[in-house]
Amino acid sequence: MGFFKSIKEAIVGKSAKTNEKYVAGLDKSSETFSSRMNALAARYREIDDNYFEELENILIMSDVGVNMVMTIVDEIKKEVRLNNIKDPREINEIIADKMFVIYANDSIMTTKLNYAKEGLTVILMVGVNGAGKTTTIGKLAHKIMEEDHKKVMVAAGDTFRAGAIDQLAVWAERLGIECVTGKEGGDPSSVIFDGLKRAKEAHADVLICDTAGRLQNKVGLMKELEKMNRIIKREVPDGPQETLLVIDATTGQNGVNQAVEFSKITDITGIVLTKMDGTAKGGIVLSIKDMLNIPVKFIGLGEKIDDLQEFDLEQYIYGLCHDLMG
Ligand SMILES: Nc1nc2c(ncn2[C@@H]2O[C@H](COP(=O)(O)OP(=O)(O)OP(=O)(O)O)[C@@H](O)[C@H]2O)c(=O)[nH]1
Repeated sequence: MGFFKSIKEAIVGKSAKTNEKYVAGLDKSSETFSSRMNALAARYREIDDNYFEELENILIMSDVGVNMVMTIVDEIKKEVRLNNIKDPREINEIIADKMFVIYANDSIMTTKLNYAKEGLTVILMVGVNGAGKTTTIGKLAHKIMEEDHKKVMVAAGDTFRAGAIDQLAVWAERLGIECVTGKEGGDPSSVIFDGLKRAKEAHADVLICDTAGRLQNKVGLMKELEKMNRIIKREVPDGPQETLLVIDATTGQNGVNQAVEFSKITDITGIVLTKMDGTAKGGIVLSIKDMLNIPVKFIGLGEKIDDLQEFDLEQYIYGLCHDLMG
């Protein structure tokens, strides 16, 4: 069976609402990618070296990341040679297939949150300011409550960014959950400590902790995260069960570089890629796989509360490439 046919069949078997969200959220990326690919196919009667060079550029412009582009293009070249393919129009299916296979290969694909076997689960949210951490905490809390039926609380550990505490408190009110806060400019770790204490007292299942994206410098940030981790471990020995790094997809390769830096200062268990609907360069997922090999657990496909979706490789590839499928 051809790859396009198999991916279409896989999509049909999934939630129609989620399929719609993926297609709508990846619309900008898909339109840009497809129109470039179709224009390329129209310019070349036969596949040659120049064709591959242009193909590389299209993938790089989609934020796929240079190493990953080389791997994909090498694989496509092999396939072209092996099957003696001349017509560029035949290549679209191979590209989508290779993106899928290369991402899936050796990847940790789990998107399930790692909950504590018993007692409190602690989720630490990290990432630079403006990545969408606060909004993501609101959306994630909603998701955990709706889908996993857990009692959730939040702790406003970003005491550095003006407004972050209020913003989280507004989300908590909207969701009808408790938000533990401290003073703006106060000690973030003490907010986390209070949050852990309150969550235990209130028998919450999950505590989601906001953290500051920017302290004075990298060492300061590292020390603060170390301190938070120490406090969490003292109260919840297996915690934090998740440290989710929030990356803004519209920042492209900068965002990927930030992620690499973050992964050096603290252990990241999963990535949340926000604002995928706001970028025309949806290839960033592949770049993250290449640079970090940390699972993308959730992607933000819009501003609505239910627009945070579990990352699904089939729906992602379909969302990005469906206009190529004809
Ligand atoms: N379109 C779209 N907008 C998003 C998404 N995620 C977050 N946003 C928006 O991005 C903006 C910034 O998000 P916030 O959560 O406020 O992030 P921030 O307060 O700037 O900074 P941090 O909380 O430190 O990350 C808000 O307007 C959000 O609505 C998404 O997936 N899609």
